[in-house]
Amino acid sequence: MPQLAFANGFFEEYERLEKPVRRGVREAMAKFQKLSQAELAADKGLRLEALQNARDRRIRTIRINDFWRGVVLAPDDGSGTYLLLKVLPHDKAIEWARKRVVTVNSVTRGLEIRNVEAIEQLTPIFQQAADRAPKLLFTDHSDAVLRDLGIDEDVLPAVRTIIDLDQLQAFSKLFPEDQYEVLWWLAQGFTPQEVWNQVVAVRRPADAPAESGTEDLATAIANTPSRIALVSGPEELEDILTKPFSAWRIFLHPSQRRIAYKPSYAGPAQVSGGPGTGKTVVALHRVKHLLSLPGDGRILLTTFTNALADSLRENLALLVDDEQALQRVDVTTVNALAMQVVAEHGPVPQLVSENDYHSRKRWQKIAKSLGLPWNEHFLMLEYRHVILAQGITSLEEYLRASRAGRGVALRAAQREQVWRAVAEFERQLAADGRCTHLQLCLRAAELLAADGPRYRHVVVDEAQDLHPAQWRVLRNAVAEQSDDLFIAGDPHQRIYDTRVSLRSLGINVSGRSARLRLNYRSTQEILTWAAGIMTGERVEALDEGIDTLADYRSRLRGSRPVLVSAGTQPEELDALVEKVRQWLEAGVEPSDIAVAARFREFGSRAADRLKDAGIPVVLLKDGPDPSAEGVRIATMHAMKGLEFRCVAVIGVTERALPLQAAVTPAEIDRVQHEIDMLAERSLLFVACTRAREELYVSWHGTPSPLLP
Ligand SMILES: Nc1ncnc2c1ncn2[C@@H]1O[C@H](COP(=O)(O)OP(=O)(O)OP(=O)(O)O)[C@@H](O)[C@H]1O
Repeated sequence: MPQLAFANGFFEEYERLEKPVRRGVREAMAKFQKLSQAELAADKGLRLEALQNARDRRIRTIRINDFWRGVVLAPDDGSGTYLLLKVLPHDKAIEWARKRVVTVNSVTRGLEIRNVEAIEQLTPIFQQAADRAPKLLFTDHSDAVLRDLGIDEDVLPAVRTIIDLDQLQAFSKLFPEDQYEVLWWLAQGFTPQEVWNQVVAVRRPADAPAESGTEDLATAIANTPSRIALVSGPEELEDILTKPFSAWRIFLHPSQRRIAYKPSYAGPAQVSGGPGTGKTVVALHRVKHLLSLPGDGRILLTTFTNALADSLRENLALLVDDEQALQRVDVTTVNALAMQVVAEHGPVPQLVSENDYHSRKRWQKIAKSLGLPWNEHFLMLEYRHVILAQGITSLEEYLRASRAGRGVALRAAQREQVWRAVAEFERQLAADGRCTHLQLCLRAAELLAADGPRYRHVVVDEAQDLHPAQWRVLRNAVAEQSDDLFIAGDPHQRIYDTRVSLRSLGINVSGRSARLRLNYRSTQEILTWAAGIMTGERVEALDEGIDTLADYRSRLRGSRPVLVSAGTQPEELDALVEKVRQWLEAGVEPSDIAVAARFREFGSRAADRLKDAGIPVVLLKDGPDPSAEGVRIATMHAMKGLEFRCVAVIGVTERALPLQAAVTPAEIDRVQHEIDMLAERSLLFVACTRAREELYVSWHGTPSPLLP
């Protein structure tokens, strides 16, 4: 029986097709699973036809209905796999099919499609400009180097006419895909060795025969999982053609696939990468892989907020069909897990935050009553970043504890004074029947240590903001063994005040750490501008060393971010209403637009103005149903992990960013001051990198000094 595969280009049109046409596609595809090759060729309804004057003689069209045709690559080497390339209206399908040639890349051994006719037509035109150009884009790379990276003899002449990145991008839909990606990374300034490692080696099968051109079509298709989905049976066919299509479910970049589907890691593993590089996608696929391993141990998939946990749960259900397997996965925040563990052993005290207004007041009173020389801010920091971070429970432990990374030294006598304040703070909370979230985490970690681990695997997303007390919960929730912890995070997106050494918590990812570089979300214009917010900052990696955005790129292009300076707040909101209206008029769904503000109050004001202008709004803090109509309004903190087609970041003023109240004064703790300032910068960076297509940033009065 023949096999069936779909190229990614097919889905671009399929999603837009009317229902009856889709039905036609499903019926046609079902025949490829039922009929033999001879029966397919003879089928009257399908009309599997060769084309006259086709550049690739294996290309066929099939009939979907009177107006629509599919374009199929038919195997001519006995390998039996048919590849559906496109579905288009009749004439367009014929034209598309005639110009295409499908080949096997000499080094990646993947299947590539090129528009051979357009390349031939464009090359002489570009050549004229190239003859006059002072320098060509690939002058520094010899033919031999390019050939070693898989550029073939038919593409090479065109490559030698390219002057700049824009011209290269004119070939983006025309060149064979792997070859285009090689050229694109070279054009971004990466060395041939780096490109080999990032683009070629990750694709090339380990067992590829030395000589290229020896594999059959089915093997080349199997070598191309980043662009071709091979269908294993009728159920999978139904799944692909009936569920809403999301590329991330099927087509992982080879660098993503290599991380997510590595058979096993000997211990904790980590994936990092800038915003939108697919860390969450990789974490979800890792869960899918872990579910496929022998054994029936439970899996914890965890993240920072309830909203993100909800979205992980929904997406995991899209990725994993098997209900029974899904039952093995708990998707929850670390705090919720801690609460559950503590609740299993007795009543849970009422939870408070250790750095909110009431706690600050409490610290203030304690400092005063004990006559301490430190203010509430200092005590709160010491409690959070030394005592809770290290799980210290006695004065003796505190006297011995390392305070590395704190900006102010404390002698033994001073530590005794601080400890008195801490003991009093905890005594008062306990007397009120309360405890802080982090105290609860430490309690849960202790209980887990006593009860023993309850998960076989733990997968963590948005790991950069977890506090050491939360890490202790995770460390104790899973035994130290292979594939225990899989951690996804981006140090550039740390928006809270914690900094963690994973190693000191018994989580050693060395040798099991990978970075993603390609952004799938935002345009390069948005990235370049947003990366400017972080330029010059030293950002510590999750494990050790320094994290960088230097090699972080997007292949998407679009318009530059729009920056609007208003004189007054009402004028700023008028401009916002105008912008949102433009987006809506351009056909953007309200739910694909988000407005982010530093302060909840300014967000509410923006929401009121939009409502007054007749534009529906939804507050993200209300946890709206994803289908609820309305422009999303959120604080910048709540934008973590989300994405929208259009994003307006408003109120980016000197007063809001950095926000004085959120930054430890340098005279209290210089080191913490720097950490907090960086968190403010990251907050703006996070808000801006949520935009897929358009970013709009506005302020009134003096703009924030954090703007690039
Ligand atoms: N292989 C892929 N194919 C298509 N789309 C992808 C792929 N990988 C990621 N994406 C898309 O890119 C966007 C960003 O992915 P994701 O949220 O996983 O990134 P992230 O690194 O976790 O981002 P952030 O750190 O900013 O939260 C999503 O829309 C996702 O569907």
